[in-house]
Amino acid sequence: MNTTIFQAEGISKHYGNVAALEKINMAITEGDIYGFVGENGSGKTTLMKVISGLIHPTQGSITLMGRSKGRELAQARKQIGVLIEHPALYPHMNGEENLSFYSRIHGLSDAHRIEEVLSLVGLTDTRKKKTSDYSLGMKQRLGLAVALLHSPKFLVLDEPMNGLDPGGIVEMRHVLTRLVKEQGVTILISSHILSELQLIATKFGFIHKGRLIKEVLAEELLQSAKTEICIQTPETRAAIHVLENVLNIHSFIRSGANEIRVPKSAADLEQLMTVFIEQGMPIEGIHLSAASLEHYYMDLIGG
Ligand SMILES: Nc1ncnc2c1ncn2[C@@H]1O[C@H](COP(=O)(O)OP(=O)(O)OP(=O)(O)O)[C@@H](O)[C@H]1O
Repeated sequence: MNTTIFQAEGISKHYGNVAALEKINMAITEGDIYGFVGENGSGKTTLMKVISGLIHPTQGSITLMGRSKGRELAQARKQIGVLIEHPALYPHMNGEENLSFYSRIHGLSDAHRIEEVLSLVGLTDTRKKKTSDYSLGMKQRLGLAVALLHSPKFLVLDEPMNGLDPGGIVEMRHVLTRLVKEQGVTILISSHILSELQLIATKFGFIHKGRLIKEVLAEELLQSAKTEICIQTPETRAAIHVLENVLNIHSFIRSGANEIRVPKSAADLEQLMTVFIEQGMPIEGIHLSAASLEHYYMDLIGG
């Protein structure tokens, strides 16, 4: 049986009248990449702060690697790597010096580990550059390197793709999946880039107004009956115009520069093709595909 790395039981966090978290129960199993999905202000960061001990819950308890009490819980927290909001880096130091600094804080003496984490996040070549000259994406990657220094078993990552360019996002995806496969790390990750989250997560938790409203396994999402019609066209604006004004379909998303996805429940594939042909739309491809995380989420919270 898989080991539970993290468990929340009835976690609430209130700030005055604001219920940032309301009775959260959830479990993360060893080897999971748990994708945490929710709109701005839904409570993702707050739960991550509770896990890492930055704030205390108003109610409820957490268990980390089987430990839930006082000193034992504090010990278990030493096996977590955290990247929440912007990483705290010293701008006048270069990447390597920042890592040496955090290495000393963790009481680590293995200089080799600094080389390892630099290589893992792809910053070996820029390690001598001052971090004030780093791009946002490089800072995020260095923040991840700091979080990895002490070889944590559990990574808590709040929007790690923030500020990364498309290449950086792909690289981050590879780093994270490698960490899970090769080093057995378990990950809790939040991101607003749902298409990216869908590519890596093994399980999703949806949080809305402080409540965990749904958990679903990646394979359940794939098997979900909610298929979509995926339309590829170089003329997305014109296609959107046809969808809205000719077909009266409004529940679609643009899932790429040349791609639009329409829930199958909102349209008929044959009718769509007929109308697009009638309107002279240049359609490069049209097919059915599994529900996107974005649509699944929109359905859950009611649009
Ligand atoms: N220190 C605080 N004092 C008062 N309210 C707070 C505090 N921290 C968070 N909140 C409130 O708690 C709620 C949850 O915030 P949280 O930052 O956890 O959301 P989030 O899901 O991480 O959002 P985002 O995607 O924007 O990062 C919000 O209403 C926020 O305004």
